[in-house]
Amino acid sequence: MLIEVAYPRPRGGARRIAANASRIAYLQGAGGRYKTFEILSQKLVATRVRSPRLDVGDNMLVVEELTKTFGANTAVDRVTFSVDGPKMIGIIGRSGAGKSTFLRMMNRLTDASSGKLIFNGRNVLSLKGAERRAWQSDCAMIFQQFNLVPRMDVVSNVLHGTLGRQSTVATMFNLFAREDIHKAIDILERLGIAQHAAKRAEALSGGQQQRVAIARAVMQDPKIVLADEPIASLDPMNAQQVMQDLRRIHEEDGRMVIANLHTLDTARRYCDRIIGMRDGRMVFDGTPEQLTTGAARDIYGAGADFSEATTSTEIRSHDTVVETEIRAAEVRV
Ligand SMILES: Nc1ncnc2c1ncn2[C@@H]1O[C@H](COP(=O)(O)OP(=O)(O)OP(=O)(O)O)[C@@H](O)[C@H]1O
Repeated sequence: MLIEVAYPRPRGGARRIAANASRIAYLQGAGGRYKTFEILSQKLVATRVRSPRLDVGDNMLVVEELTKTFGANTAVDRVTFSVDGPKMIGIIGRSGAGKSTFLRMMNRLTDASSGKLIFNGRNVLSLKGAERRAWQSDCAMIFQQFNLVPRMDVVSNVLHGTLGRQSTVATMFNLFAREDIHKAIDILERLGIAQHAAKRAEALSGGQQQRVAIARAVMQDPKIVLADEPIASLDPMNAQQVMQDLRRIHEEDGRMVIANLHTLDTARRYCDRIIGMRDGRMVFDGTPEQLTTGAARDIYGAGADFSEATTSTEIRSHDTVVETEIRAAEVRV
């Protein structure tokens, strides 16, 4: 069944259709004057295709002496590590440790001063033009402030994940292939937010917007997802949901996820491996079990009164919080 809705839509009409639809296909009419919502049968929902899991051997990252200087300031100092296969990696460290600069060098938003970044045998730091853009598409970025287009609806925001491989004309007129539209809806369904498909991004909560940003990243079909403080602006409940989504796209699709995180418990809970940075240097590289309070104290350059409770996003009972604070106070005494 096809339903055409005038655009701009009449007082939430499209929203009502979206809310009632079992599944919505979303089409952009000529000149953007009409948007069409196609309500498909339950049968089609059941035959929805999952994106294929990437080949594990296809994800080998080697970072060699990677360095970035800003004048006299060395923001990232000879960082060296390798990752064999698609892991979920958390990068922790205090403000100014070089975490964002590292991620920005990875997807070539910032040029490195020296060093190598080799992915599947290719030094991505030397890529230029179309090859560089292709790498940026393989390496999706998620930001603390979501970076959605606020007045644009959710599906169009997700479809923007395809812009790297669209023609200029298609990009100018916001024209998207029908299969891409279906794929965008599939991704939203998979993340459990398809009911918001027709809403403007600005109408969603912070947590929902970040999940749309994750959907947009998945739309790019990247090998690596880089997340720069993805939960720093969210309350604990939404933070957990966003971390679960990142873990899912890592586990189910086989994508490597590298996330800058400001809370230790989140890094321990969701990551396979944790890298600690301090003053641009990599000072820790280990498993969640190896990240003891002592190790964390070294990474943060904190004294004996360092309390993990201050970096926690866990949803805990009042008693647990009080108990942790008492223990922290005992350490101080
Ligand atoms: N564009 C820039 N120009 C000059 N200095 C910069 C620039 N970007 C970052 N820096 C400096 O590089 C260092 C590392 O900054 P970066 O943002 O990477 O740290 P961070 O660990 O991500 O911190 P935060 O968690 O606060 O974002 C800091 O001293 C910062 O001032």
